[in-house]
Amino acid sequence: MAEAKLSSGLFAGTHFNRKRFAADFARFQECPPPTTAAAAAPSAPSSEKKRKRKSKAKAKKSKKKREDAAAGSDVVEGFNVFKGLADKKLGVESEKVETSKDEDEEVIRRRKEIEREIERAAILRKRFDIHISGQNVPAPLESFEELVSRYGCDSKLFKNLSELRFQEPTPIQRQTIPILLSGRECFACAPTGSGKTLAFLFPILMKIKPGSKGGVRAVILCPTRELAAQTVRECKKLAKRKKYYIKLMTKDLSKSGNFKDMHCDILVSTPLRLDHAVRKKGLDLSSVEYLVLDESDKLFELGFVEVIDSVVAACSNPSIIRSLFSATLPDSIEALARTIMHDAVRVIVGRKNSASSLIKQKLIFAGTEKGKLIALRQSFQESLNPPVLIFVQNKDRAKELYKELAFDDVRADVIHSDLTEQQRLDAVDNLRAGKTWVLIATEVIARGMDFKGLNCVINYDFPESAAAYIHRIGRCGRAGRSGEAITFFTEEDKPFLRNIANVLTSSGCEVPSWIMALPKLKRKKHRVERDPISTLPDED
Ligand SMILES: Nc1ncnc2c1ncn2[C@@H]1O[C@H](COP(=O)(O)OP(=O)(O)OP(=O)(O)O)[C@@H](O)[C@H]1O
Repeated sequence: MAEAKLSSGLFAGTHFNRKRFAADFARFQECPPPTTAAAAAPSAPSSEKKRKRKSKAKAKKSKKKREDAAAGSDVVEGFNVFKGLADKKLGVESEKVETSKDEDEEVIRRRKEIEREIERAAILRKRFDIHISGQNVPAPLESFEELVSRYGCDSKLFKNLSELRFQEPTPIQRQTIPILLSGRECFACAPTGSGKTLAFLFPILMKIKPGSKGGVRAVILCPTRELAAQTVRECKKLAKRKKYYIKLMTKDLSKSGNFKDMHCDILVSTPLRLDHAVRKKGLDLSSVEYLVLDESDKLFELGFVEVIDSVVAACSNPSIIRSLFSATLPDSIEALARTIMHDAVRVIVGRKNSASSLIKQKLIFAGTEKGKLIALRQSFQESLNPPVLIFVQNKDRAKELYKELAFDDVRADVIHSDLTEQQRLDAVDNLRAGKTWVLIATEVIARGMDFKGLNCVINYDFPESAAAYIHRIGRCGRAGRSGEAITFFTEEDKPFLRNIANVLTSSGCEVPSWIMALPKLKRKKHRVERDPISTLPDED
């Protein structure tokens, strides 16, 4: 019905007079319905004519085409139009070919560029003795300028580098800064005094916005208070002119801090203090974007593991970037750390767990405890090249040696865990300022402390492990300067001598062949009961 309506509507006003054309109409009615076969068969004679006509016309056309082609340009408009169209069509086709050719060339060009970049990165890594493992590791920095060109470093931050007279990045900085800036986690192991602090601080400063109110954005964990205080100082120097809130977790802050209202972008702490603040004072670490474990192997040592675990758990931001830095990274610690890290890149500068090649190392046989004191006095008489740092086994021995040296005309001081925080900081500052010539110390300042001008480290007491040795002697020979390390040993130390001798040989220092022939000790730690340090004759 709708169809009828539609057709009547369409034909409205048209009148077909069936009576007038009745005969014609009848003829049309008689015609069989046209089918393809029927259309061809009954009209065979006429179609034969048509076919002949068609082939004649075709022959004429092709003759004309040949003539036109021979004439060159004299073509009909229609043909020209089609030719144009054909050309256009052809153009699209050839454009397609061209485009895909261009695309291919672009892919090849890009691939070659990537290959060149990979090659350049490999050359740089070889040149700076950088060893990496991990997928798609960003190329090392060729210069600090690349922080601007590649990563858009803020001009004020960049200026701070030149004000600190840092002209070239150190090898560890060259590789770990791009890694952290590209949002990757990493384990980094590089010699003492090779600029690891800047390597983890600078990417943080570049990435987080200063003066945020959204909670702590970066946490740096250090094993000792002295190192934490030093890291805050370094961070403030690097962040000069920028309004970052950089905080040291002091004892007071940890115990009575109002963390809800605290403005803090970067927080530096020892593990226990931070853990206390989190568990007892409600410090929220859920917005932390960067977590650094400096001197990571020390942090993971027995006693700290649970605390570190709890801090790592409190930093619950799923997109957090964690990094581990140290001059020594035992395989066991690396394996442990891997369990909490995601797609981490491993970066080793030089040889893993080796001493800085800038330090001249010596082993001196002193026979007995008394022999050590004599040897020390003798070496002071021959050539005292202050400032000097002397390491002893514990705080009692530090006090004993301090008493002995007080008799001599040497400006000596002592640092150990019985002193107040301020006394400890003063002792470090006095050595740095040259007010003290000789500082007697326990392990508290063996790691991370930066005494730029320190000339000599004396291991009065044999270190308890190869790692302890590397960190102790690493207080000198920093930032490209040379240093000297003297290690006394007695009969009791002989079983552990070979372990330390290996560190000497791997950094190119000479060791008597009889020491190298000693058996290696399987035990990792060397702890010896020693006679007190005294010049007084024994009572028995
Ligand atoms: N690119 C640089 N150019 C020159 N000096 C630098 C550069 N980067 C850092 N330094 C300086 O090198 C010294 C050692 O740096 P840092 O304390 O970071 O060493 P480290 O590798 O952390 O040593 P450790 O393993 O003993 O902790 C510091 O005085 C620091 O200011």
